[in-house]
Amino acid sequence: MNTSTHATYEPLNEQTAIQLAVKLNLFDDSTGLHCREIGDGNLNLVFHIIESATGRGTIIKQALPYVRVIGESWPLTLERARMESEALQIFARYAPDYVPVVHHTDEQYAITVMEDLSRLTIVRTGFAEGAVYPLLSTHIGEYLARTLYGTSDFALGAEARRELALQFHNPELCKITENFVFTYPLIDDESNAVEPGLSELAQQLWGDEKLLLEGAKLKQHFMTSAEALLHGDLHTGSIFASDEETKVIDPEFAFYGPIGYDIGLFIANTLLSALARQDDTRAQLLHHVTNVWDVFQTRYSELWQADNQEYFAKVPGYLDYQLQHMLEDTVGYAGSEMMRRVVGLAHAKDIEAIQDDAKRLHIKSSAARLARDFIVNRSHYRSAAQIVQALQQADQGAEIQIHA
Ligand SMILES: Nc1ncnc2c1ncn2[C@@H]1O[C@H](COP(=O)(O)OP(=O)(O)O)[C@@H](O)[C@H]1O
Ligand SMILES: CSC[C@H]1O[C@H](OP(=O)(O)O)[C@H](O)[C@@H]1O
Repeated sequence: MNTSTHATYEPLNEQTAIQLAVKLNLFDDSTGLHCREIGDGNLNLVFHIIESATGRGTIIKQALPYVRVIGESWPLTLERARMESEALQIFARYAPDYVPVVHHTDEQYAITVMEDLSRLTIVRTGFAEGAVYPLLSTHIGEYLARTLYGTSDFALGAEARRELALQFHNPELCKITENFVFTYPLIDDESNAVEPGLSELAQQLWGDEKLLLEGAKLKQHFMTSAEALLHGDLHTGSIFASDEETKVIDPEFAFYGPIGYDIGLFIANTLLSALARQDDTRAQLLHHVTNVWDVFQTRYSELWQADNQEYFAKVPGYLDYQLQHMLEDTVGYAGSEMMRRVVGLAHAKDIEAIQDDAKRLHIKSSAARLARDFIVNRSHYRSAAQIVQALQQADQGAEIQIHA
């Protein structure tokens, strides 16, 4: 639905967002409507409008022509609003329980009007406050299997998959990932934020030729493989949850890429939160790491067997080959994401919140050593249980030894 309410783009404010909501018939009139800009991400504005009489709310998300947290000195395409809105609607075809409903989009104005999820909590915030979300990994595993299998060659056939991929070139957002996830954290780039107690380790990593070679291969695979329509930025800040419900938001980085990238990002950010935990709930976060892979693998295999366009789908060993390839990518991309959350620009909130310097530095250096092993030795990993085993070895200061 595109009502083209405005001829030219202009950024909304809390008053004009209310006017727009009324114009779009989301509410009868502006009486009793309250609006707050609640954006806390790096890129966009998010307006939360509530009708005080009913408590009914709606969300208007708007892209700015630049990166929100930096300002006009870092211009960024408004097209990201279309990417997000179209990706949400495509993912809703495959996994409607796990994405917000899109009520309206306007490309000109770079807005997406969507379901208000404020009854839920952003998982990154909840994890930092000690929450566990018992169903999170079952839901995310299901979401990943359905969206990633559903948009793959195997489900759609090559022709339809290529058609869909044309909608999601997304070069500017992919470039952010290529730079800030893959390149800058592995070199001494000025954008990196390395705390002083970690600079020796960072220098070692930047001079580690094996790490650079394997990091380069992962980046090239990210840039060239077109296995499925990815969310593209599936960290725990892109997931809303409660004990019963899970919703994935913010797919503005959506593009056709390697399946393991989405799974790896969820695992990396969950591992970082687990490392930040000192109490016995850590085990529950680690369970999410094994469970998300197990649910993904089981559901992906069922979907593969039930409906597959590929002539060779039933060749013995082919599905197992695909699963092992996706696991290796998952482990490698979990490594790239963890590395950038320790030495890159954007860090993990729960680790940064640790006041005790020695504890924080121990966690960050364990995370960096773990990330290195994931990147360099990803082909050694045969199960998600080994990912957890590696975390335990790193946390104990032991050598990380995972044997294929
Ligand atoms: N559908 C929604 N319902 C309620 N709050 C939302 C919704 N979408 C986003 N938000 C709030 O806005 C914040 C920023 O949204 P996000 O999509 O992550 O923005 P960005 O693209 O800038 O990263 C979220 O952390 C959340 O607090
Ligand atoms: C300044 S871009 C860095 C970073 O921002 C995006 O995160 P978010 O979704 O929290 O806004 C994305 O992860 C980019 O890599």
